Amino acid sequence: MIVAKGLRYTHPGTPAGTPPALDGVEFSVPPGALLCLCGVNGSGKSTLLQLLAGLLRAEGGTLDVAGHHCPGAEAALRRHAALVLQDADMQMLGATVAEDLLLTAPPAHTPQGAAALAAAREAAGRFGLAAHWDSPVHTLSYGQKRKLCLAAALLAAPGLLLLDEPFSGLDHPAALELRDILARNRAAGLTQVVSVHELEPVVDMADLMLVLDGGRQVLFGPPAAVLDRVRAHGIRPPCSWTARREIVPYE
Ligand SMILES: Nc1ncnc2c1ncn2[C@@H]1O[C@H](COP(=O)(O)OP(=O)(O)OP(=O)(O)O)[C@@H](O)[C@H]1O
Repeated sequence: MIVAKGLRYTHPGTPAGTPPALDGVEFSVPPGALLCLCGVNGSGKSTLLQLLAGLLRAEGGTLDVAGHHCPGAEAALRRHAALVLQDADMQMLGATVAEDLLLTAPPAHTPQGAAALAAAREAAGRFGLAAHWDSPVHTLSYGQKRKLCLAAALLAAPGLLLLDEPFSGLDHPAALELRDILARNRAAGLTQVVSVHELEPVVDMADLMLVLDGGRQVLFGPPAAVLDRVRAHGIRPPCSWTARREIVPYE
């Protein structure tokens, strides 16, 4: 369960007189739900994801994620949540796919290390990276790098998965694969927050939508309850909604 109350955050170095990056953000998400977070560039999506990941500490308000009360429990929240950044190059730390997937694994000669290696190999296979196991990460394609980051995040078995613009730059087959992964996570009961500019690839899977505009929360609720009002905040409603006020499956 995520419960945010009156969240406010200003990035260090923000010029005086500039509004906070986030202000008055207040929502709750039940366990296992998928929250679609949207807003135009600079609306505060990444800032909110960083608060939810425990990477930033709110300057106002409170955030409770699965019993981790913030401000205060950011370190525990960092262990609970996994954030997959928009820019995979900022996230990959291993020199090769194998190294990246085994960064936090116990030594290979221990039983735990052997189990971690098996899990990493299984994840590489599931994410279409088996053939790239020993490839240097810089040789991966854009989509493969993003899959590697997602695979590494899921290997940590997070209680909350945060994805920053996961669909941007993906071709159609890769977007379908990502949807499949989101659906499997959902079936497994994982709580997910997915930020997007374009609603189309995720809105049919979303339980809730949160729209930010200029750092303020302007809309929150089930998609059908908010889609009539998203255009005023720079978000294009799905075509099926514009045509028939319906949310249809993506494929
Ligand atoms: N590290 C930072 N230092 C100073 N200001 C920042 C920092 N990160 C973000 N901001 C500012 O905070 C505001 C919200 O930015 P944020 O990145 O959260 O928006 P966003 O909705 O994720 O944007 P985008 O869709 O472009 O990724 C913007 O005005 C941005 O300039």
